[in-house]
Order: sequence, then structure tokens, then C-alpha cells
Amino acid sequence: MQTTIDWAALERAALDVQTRAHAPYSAYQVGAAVLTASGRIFAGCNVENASYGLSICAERSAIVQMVAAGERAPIALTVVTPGTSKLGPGVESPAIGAPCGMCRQTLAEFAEDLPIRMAVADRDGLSRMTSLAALLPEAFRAKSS
Ligand SMILES: O=c1ccn([C@H]2C[C@H](O)[C@@H](CO)O2)c(=O)[nH]1
Ligand SMILES: [Zn+2]
Repeated sequence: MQTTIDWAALERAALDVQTRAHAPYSAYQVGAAVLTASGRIFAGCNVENASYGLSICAERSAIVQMVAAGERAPIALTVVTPGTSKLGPGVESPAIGAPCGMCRQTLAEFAEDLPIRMAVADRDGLSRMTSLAALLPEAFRAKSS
């Protein structure tokens, strides 16, 4: 079981998968990488759709990969977003991108808490640490038995 978190390896995986994001509508490419208790890393990117509301975020893509591989215990997450981008005409993107509410709830299905690193791809070293508990206090969850 994994105890130390290799943040550099997570960032490499997130940066790699970010290049494969399908984001022709927002041009906002996101990569996410999840480390599990077994030491494996699962990566996911955002996949948009011409019907905008069907788009899936990078964080949920990574969790889907994790579950499909038979894993259920994420212990760390890195999200990489573009530093300089627009979300739409005249709509600026945030300096540092935090997981959206839907992704927070999806993460809460599999972890009580989780350290989360939010990094910016094209601004060397710009990142911020947070946690799932900080981003989603009092999450709605099934009662643990
Ligand atoms: O944390 C985030 C925030 C946004 N997106 C995606 C959704 C959409 O494809 C694009 C713009 O919102 O970025 C993510 O993947 N993760
Ligand atoms: Zn999201």
C-alpha cells in the first residue's frame, strides 16, 4: 500500500493526458491524475460534446478509468489546467482551476478526504494545494457500514 505521494509523477501523467483532451468548444484543456492506495496512477482528460452539457471533466474521466480498472481507493489527485485561456468569447478562465461541484461529489463517492494539487500547465511551478474536505464539506454520502 502506498503511503508517500509522488506529486511529480502525478503531474507528469496529468500533463500528458491534458494534450489529449477533446475541448474544441471551450479550448480549455484539462488533465487529471489520480493515485490509488495500490500505487497506480489513472489519468483522464475533459471530453466535450457539440451538445455542450454532455461534456465530462478531466477529474471524472480519471475516476472512471480508476473504477474500470477495478480500483476504488484514490489517495491523491492532481489537476492541470491551462494558464492562459478563455472559457468562451470574452470569458476569462480562472488563474488556477479548481474541480467543479459535480467532480467534487464524484470524488466524495470514493474518498472521505483527498489531497488535491491544482497546477497550471504553462506557468512553471504555479500550483496550489487543497483537499476534498476543504472543497466539499458535509458531502452527501452513503452511510459507511
Ligand atoms: O475542473 C475542471 C473544470 C473544467 N473542466 C472542463 C469542462 C469543460 O470541458 C472545460 C471548460 O469548462 O473544462 C474540467 O475538466 N475540470
Ligand atoms: Zn468537473
